[in-house]
Amino acid sequence: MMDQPMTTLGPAPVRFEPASADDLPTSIMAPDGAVAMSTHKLQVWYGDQEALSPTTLSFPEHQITALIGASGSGKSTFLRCLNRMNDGIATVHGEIMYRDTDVNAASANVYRVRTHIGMVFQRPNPFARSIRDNVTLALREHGMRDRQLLAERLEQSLRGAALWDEVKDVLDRSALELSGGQQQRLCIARALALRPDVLLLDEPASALDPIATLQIESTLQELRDQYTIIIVTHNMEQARRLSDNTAFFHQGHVREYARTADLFTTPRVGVTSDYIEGKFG
Ligand SMILES: Nc1ncnc2c1ncn2[C@@H]1O[C@H](COP(=O)(O)OP(=O)(O)OP(=O)(O)O)[C@@H](O)[C@H]1O
Repeated sequence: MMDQPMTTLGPAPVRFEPASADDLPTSIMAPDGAVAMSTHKLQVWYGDQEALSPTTLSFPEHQITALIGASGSGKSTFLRCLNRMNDGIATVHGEIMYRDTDVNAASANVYRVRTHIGMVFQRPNPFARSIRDNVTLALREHGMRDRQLLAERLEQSLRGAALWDEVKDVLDRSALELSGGQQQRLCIARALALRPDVLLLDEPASALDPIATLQIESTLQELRDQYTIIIVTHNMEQARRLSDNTAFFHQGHVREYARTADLFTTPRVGVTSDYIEGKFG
């Protein structure tokens, strides 16, 4: 894992307080109590339109957390804040704690934040370059020159994304010749190359067929031991199959946050129950 400091400020404490509107748990702990990331009263506006009400959530280390909810409920807005992808687009207030550092602080080094907290988007977006370049470009930009090290990191990242066996003999072929599912796994490999701690995925399988979707899911299952994964999905079966925890977003609020098995079998809030029963969304 990369260990450079992200900010010149001293560490800020992680604090957990009840969400403003709900008395529901906002903190789910890993068995050893480790939390990879948390937000504290994270609030977002597009212009004068509030898209996310103050949201306090914590994400246990080495678990998969799904963010579900109807279209426009604020899931992507929340996710994109976690590695500062909303900079210049939205006004974001509140704390985003990662390793005792508030990555939402003005002093945080955004470039470095994104090496620790990687992102994979809805549509596969490989560069129009070779498979090799897609994975190694950012490493070279970070100053890695040693060919042997680059080759090792390339293989590790492609193995991590469960793509190595399919591409190891065609590494210099254009990434655009890969299937959609392979391109998305390449994008995961590209994110893994920087050795992040946290992987954010915004509906990574929504553009893929069912087989490619299952491959992405099994890849994420394999990655769970080493990474903390936060995934936005519209696919409730996917959330059930894949995730340890689920947060349900509704009209810019997190209305329920629970272990996935509990949320889907015994939701505590009526609107969650209506959503998972398909009554809206
Ligand atoms: N760049 C933007 N500019 C203005 N408003 C935006 C922008 N992005 C999102 N919004 C608005 O913020 C609200 C939350 O949108 P967001 O995309 O976070 O929802 P979502 O739950 O991820 O929806 P979907 O599942 O359709 O992606 C919506 O009302 C949306 O129209």
